[in-house]
Amino acid sequence: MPEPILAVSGVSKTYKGGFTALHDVDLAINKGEIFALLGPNGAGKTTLISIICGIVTPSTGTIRVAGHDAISDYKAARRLIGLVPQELSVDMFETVLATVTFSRRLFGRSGHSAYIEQVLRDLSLWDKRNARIMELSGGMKRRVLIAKALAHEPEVLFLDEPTAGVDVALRRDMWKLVHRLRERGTTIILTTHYIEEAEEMADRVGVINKGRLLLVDEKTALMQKLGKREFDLTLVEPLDAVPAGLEAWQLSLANDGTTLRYVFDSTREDTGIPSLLRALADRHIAFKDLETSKSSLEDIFVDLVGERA
Ligand SMILES: Nc1ncnc2c1ncn2[C@@H]1O[C@H](COP(=O)(O)OP(=O)(O)OP(=O)(O)O)[C@@H](O)[C@H]1O
Repeated sequence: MPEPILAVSGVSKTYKGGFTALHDVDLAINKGEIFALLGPNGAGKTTLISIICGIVTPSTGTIRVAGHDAISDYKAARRLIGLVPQELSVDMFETVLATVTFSRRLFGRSGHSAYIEQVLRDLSLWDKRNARIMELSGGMKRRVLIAKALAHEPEVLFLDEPTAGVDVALRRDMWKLVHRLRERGTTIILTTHYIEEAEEMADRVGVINKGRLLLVDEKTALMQKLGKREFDLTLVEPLDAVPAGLEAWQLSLANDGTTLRYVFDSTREDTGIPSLLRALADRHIAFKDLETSKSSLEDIFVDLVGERA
């Protein structure tokens, strides 16, 4: 096995006030993978990223980036990392090009104009290169943050909630960009609340809650575990009980008998829905509406930790 590009071991963080935001986290990220860290508000995602990027000091544990210790060999480790923060942290009066070039020089790299041009073109910012940041839309400002993080050609890119509060078009663009970066060999670690985002982008997913990394798994394996969906039929006539003969689907009634609910595994070829609809038709059970919903992150946490997040 090659050495992971990022190795986090035994990392805990207790903030000054005494609050422990991370408990003994171990995590190994392989070169070139896209890793999604999934967790609710306050789970410890930003704390973990901040520790890896040297912004916050861990209380215990070690971090190695491509073999460099992130504390004793901070400069070498940090040079390999690009961080796209959640919040805007740019000089509003600077132009896009100057801001991004400055970020590159901060890491001791020369002003390599062809590389920066490519980054700005990839992010659809080239036409705006001479605009001041204050003249850009919110979505464009987010793109500038990404361009800044990529300016010094990092090997590992951290995206902290890349699509929180952005519109669907920008979200899709971000996903495309992430895939393009991966094709070039960049390792990407993103934090998110959204299962869809992890589903769309990640090779592996880690679930974090209350400062503990609960599991790390291949996305496909995790999605199978998370693949439960609810199929709700709104009935024309309410029922007192689930009719006999429908036991195979393990149905339940909700909303005073007006909703017939079927929980199914969306990852299976045969979801059981067509046969259920036929069985209902045979029994003359009429419905006026139907709806399917994914299990929410909240449900997954209930499954994982046995309590509400
Ligand atoms: N500087 C700090 N001092 C004290 N507590 C902090 C500090 N920064 C974060 N915390 C606490 O640590 C916990 C984890 O916060 P963190 O920002 O890492 O969560 P997160 O998973 O990134 O959440 P979100 O999804 O809301 O961004 C929270 O309870 C937060 O209040």
